[in-house]
Amino acid sequence: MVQGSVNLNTELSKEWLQDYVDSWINFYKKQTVDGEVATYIPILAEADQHALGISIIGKNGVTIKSGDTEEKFTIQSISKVLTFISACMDRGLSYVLNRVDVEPTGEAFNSIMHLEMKQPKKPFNPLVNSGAITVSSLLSGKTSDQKLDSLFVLMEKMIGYRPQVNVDAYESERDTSMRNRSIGYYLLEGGYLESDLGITLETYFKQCSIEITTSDLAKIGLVLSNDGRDPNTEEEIIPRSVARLVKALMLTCGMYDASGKFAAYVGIPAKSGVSGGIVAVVPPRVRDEELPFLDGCGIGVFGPALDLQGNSIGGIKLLRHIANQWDLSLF
Ligand SMILES: NC(=O)CC[C@H](N)C(=O)O
Repeated sequence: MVQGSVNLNTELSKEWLQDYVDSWINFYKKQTVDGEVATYIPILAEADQHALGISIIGKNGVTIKSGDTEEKFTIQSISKVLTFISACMDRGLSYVLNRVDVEPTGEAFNSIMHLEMKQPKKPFNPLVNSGAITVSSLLSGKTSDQKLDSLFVLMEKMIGYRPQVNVDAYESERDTSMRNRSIGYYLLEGGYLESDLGITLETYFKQCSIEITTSDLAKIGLVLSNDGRDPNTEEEIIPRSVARLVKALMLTCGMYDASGKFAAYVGIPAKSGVSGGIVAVVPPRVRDEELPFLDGCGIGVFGPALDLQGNSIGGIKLLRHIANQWDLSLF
């Protein structure tokens, strides 16, 4: 059984929190058998279905790591949050929002349906593939590597080092992704792409193949929790208006067509990817009781076994449990 309810008034020590998180990881690791690793990008099928890890980094510097936290994995759809930020910083919010909306779709992340059925065919939001591919075309630079440069600069400020593209993952997606190519042609027809389609898709496949760890995701979450400022120096990394919009998008659209349930049962902004990563943002909260991470924290999860919506099955359950125990919900 998972360890029982936490006595929230107990003095909070790191060891105490660590023990709880370890027991929750052990419990939810067993439930990874109920999910399946993604196979439509062939290299993702090689992931360990039973892996589950979490990193939590607080504004106060307290760090809890448990389970499979040393593994590097590809960022996949979580990159959509970062390219959107980067494009907004480069071009200005209104320029980007003229080309991509901020509405949830209720459809799968790679759906073509709304591009075909709605007028105008403007992509619904930057966290589904159609919106993200549009955003990739807005990044400044002529080649995909130039376009990714501003993304890397942003990521370096958030995670403390310049990450790298996993070339095997990039090639695996590039050589199989017929659906994203189809989405690209729809966008081209609608006049939403600002760069050549080939360069745009190359940029998108490369950004999805950037390698990260759960700690990197937790650091990204922490910067967003701190309204876009560096948690140590308080220097602005992302303008507050952009950070605010991104968190609203994560809450309403970040977990694919399970975003409503995630908002209802977990209640914090988050974004997942098909490699099994999730970044979650816990803003500072005001509570009477003594609770963990009241000043806010970032959470990074890795668990490649996915549920039917394509979210990490163990990761979602783990986050739901932690959110309940620590009263993390915004609502
Ligand atoms: N949901 C995801 O993580 C999807 C990203 C993946 N690279 C794709 O485009 O299909």
